Formats: sequence, C-alpha cells, structure tokens
Amino acid sequence: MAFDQVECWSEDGRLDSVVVFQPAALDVASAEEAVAVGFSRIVTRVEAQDASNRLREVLGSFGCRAIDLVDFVSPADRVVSNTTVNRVFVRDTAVALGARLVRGAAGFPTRVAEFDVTHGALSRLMGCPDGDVAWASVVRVEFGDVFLLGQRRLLVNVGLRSDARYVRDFVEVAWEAGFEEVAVVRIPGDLGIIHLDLAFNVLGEEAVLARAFLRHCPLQVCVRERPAKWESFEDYFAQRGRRVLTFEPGNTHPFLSNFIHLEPRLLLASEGVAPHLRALVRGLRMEVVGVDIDALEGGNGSVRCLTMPLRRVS
Ligand SMILES: NC(=[NH2+])NCCC[C@H](N)C(=O)O
Repeated sequence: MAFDQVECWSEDGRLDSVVVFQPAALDVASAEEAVAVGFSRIVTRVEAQDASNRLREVLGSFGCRAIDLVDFVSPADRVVSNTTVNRVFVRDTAVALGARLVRGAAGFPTRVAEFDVTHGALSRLMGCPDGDVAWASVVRVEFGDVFLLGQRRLLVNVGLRSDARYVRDFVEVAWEAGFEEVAVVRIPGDLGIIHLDLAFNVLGEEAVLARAFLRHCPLQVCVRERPAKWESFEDYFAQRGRRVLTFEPGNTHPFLSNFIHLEPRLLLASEGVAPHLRALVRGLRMEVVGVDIDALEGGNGSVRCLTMPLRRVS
C-alpha cells in the first residue's frame, strides 16, 4: 500500500515512519575505492548489512516503522542500485518538509545515479510508479544540510554539497511547504565537512549541539516577504530560547552530532557516539540509545545520514 502520511515539522517529534536503504552488493575494497565513494575506510558488504539489520531492529523496537527502499527499486534500476554503496545514506536524497516530499540533487558525482534511483523508489513508495506526481519540487540541496528547527523554522547549510547559488529556490520551496523562517549557514569548505549534520544537531526544544567553530559563522535569516538579515550563530538560538552546547570532535567522536530523536527526550546514536552524547546531555533530561553501526560509519556518516523521517508526530 502506498505511503500517504508524510508529515514532519521538527527533529524531535515521535518518529513514526522512517526510510532506510539496505547496503548495496559491493565491498569498498581498497583505499582508492574508498576515496572514489567518499568513504573513510574499507567496508565489506557483509559487515555493512549486519549493521544495517541492527539499525532496522532498534528502530522497530521503539515502535518506528522502518521502510527499506530496496523493496521499491524498479526492476530496471536494480543492477545499478546494487553498485551504489552510498545508497544507505538515504537522508541526503530527499526530505519531508511539512506534508511535502522534496527531492534533492547530488553535489558529489558518485551519487548522481544513486539519487535518481532513490527518487524512483520513493515515487513508487508514494504510489506513483511512473512519474513525479508525488514530488513537491526539486532543489540543489543534499538534506544532511537541512534541519527542521520546529515552530516552522528551517536551518540549511550551503557549502560543499548544497549549492549556494540556488539557495533562493530552497527558500521558496520552504514557503510553499508552510515554513516561515529559513536560516542559512555557510560552513567553510576548507574544513571538509560535507554536511551540516556532521557539525550540528537539535537537542529538543531547549538546546542545540554545535561544533565550536560555528560561532564564527553568522546566519542569514530569511522571513517571508521581508528582507533577509544577519544574526550571529549563538544569538540566533539564544533569541529563540535555545542554549548552544559546543563540542570539538577531536575530544569526543567524529559523528557526535549525527543522531536522531526517536521521541522528544530519546536519542538514537551509534554505539561509539552514545557515551559521549550521554555525558553531554546530562542535565537535559534526555536518554540516549546506542546501536552498533560501526561498519556503516566507515562510509562517512552515522545514524542521521542513514535515516530519512517520513512522519513525526508532535
Ligand atoms: N548526511 C550525511 N552526513 N551524509 C553522509 C554521506 C556520506 C557519503 N559517503 C557521501 O560522501 O556523500
């Protein structure tokens, strides 16, 4: 049955339904192959599959419906899809903005075909096998760069993957989807941080987590039908009632910020991240569940990159 209940307005509502994509059939077998696909090391298909199974299991155990896109790939796309090892990072390919599903565009050559195939599979999941009927629009964004801040606010990073030249288009799509404010951050490319979710996340309504350098990156805040204005990173959140907790990945874990909320006060992180995150959120009355997805982290992403929420209940 087609999925017809897309609805997401925040990062921290109860996660009802999420898309995942099981690993492709290829190993990433050498250092050169790893560079070609944006991985940080060798990863075998078998270890990736085990990790992916554990992720699905833990999502299910918290009452979240995890939909594996592999079941929706068209027969014509199956062979190529099985060669695209980044397909597990389904987060980047599309986003549920309010009740709309918006399609992204790959900013990394190795992922262009994979985005296309994933969009085809998502169309089939939405009950539109041959067309784009299910899609609100397409933007030049990879959605590891986008956060739903709640209260109809969005945060987007333009940089290595999401194209600054088209940020206006994204803002227009946000208005059409019912959002009222979009804050734009520009992470300097020299840091090599491919997506915002490797440097930032939301911690419920009271706080956000951010790498320390972000305080040097002012936000351009767009509100519908008003001229955009600049706000400092820390002040933007302070003005909206949120504390900024900072971290340096060197002292913690490279994927510290790459978690998701299962419920308002319940976070899902990788097993490597979980102890660091627990220490950090002490005092915020939050719990952290850890899942062993070490092999998938070799692909250069963690729990957030591996999941695409379709429905959150606030
Ligand atoms: N949302 C994310 N941080 N995704 C990480 C994607 C990693 C993937 N290897 C790439 O280079 O695209």
